[in-house]
Amino acid sequence: MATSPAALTPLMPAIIRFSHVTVSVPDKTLLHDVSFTVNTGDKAVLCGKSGSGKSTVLKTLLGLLPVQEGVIEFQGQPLNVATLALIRRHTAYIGQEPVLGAETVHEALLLPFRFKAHRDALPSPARLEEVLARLGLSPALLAQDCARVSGGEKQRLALARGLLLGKSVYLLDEVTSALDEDSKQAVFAVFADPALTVLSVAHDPDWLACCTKMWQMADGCLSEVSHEYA
Ligand SMILES: Nc1ncnc2c1ncn2[C@@H]1O[C@H](COP(=O)(O)OP(=O)(O)OP(=O)(O)O)[C@@H](O)[C@H]1O
Repeated sequence: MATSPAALTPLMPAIIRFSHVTVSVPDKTLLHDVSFTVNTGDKAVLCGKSGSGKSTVLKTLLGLLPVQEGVIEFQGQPLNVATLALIRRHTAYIGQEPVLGAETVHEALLLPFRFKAHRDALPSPARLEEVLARLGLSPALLAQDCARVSGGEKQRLALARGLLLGKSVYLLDEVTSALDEDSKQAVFAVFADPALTVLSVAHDPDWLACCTKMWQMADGCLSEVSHEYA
């Protein structure tokens, strides 16, 4: 008996769901009736012109902007104070200029492990070097002053911190735009892991080609772009 393709597709749980979300600030609507779903393991990307609302989607999910209408869910839970704690626990947000928050790179990578929640998971020196190597970063960087680290390196160090913390959901804002080809390939290889879910903002055609779901933003509105990149 023939089996339909839908029957062969495992049901992937939704991690992030926006349903008819509208976000406004005084005198301006930033997002208008935005709906989309990101499932476990998706590599999703928002593209569109500068100022179209892509970063606003990520900021809204992080609770940084007020939702006027619609519902946002994370792992099936509507966005509220408790869900924001859940989002922070599972999610790494890597902006265009991440703040490393320490003097040296070594201190910056270990910073979260000074807090009670992660104290038991302190990574070994070998683990630190392994994660850096996966992202195409030299172990010599560990001794470097954070003030002297480039923008692209800062983003990969923020990614390294997410991986060390075992984060499974990554909100990425233009993480490959400042990278050379080898560094980009290293980042793509990390996110090929089906256990990692990605919602990203990007203009880089190489990144778009690696994503499995793509939405176009224009003036705060979102529409799906179908493609056959996978
Ligand atoms: N808190 C805010 N108050 C007022 N306007 C805002 C606020 N946040 C964002 N905007 C405006 O909303 C629009 C969308 O901004 P957003 O940063 O989401 O754009 P983007 O698509 O990510 O652009 P880029 O590709 O340049 O980063 C811009 O016009 C921006 O100035």
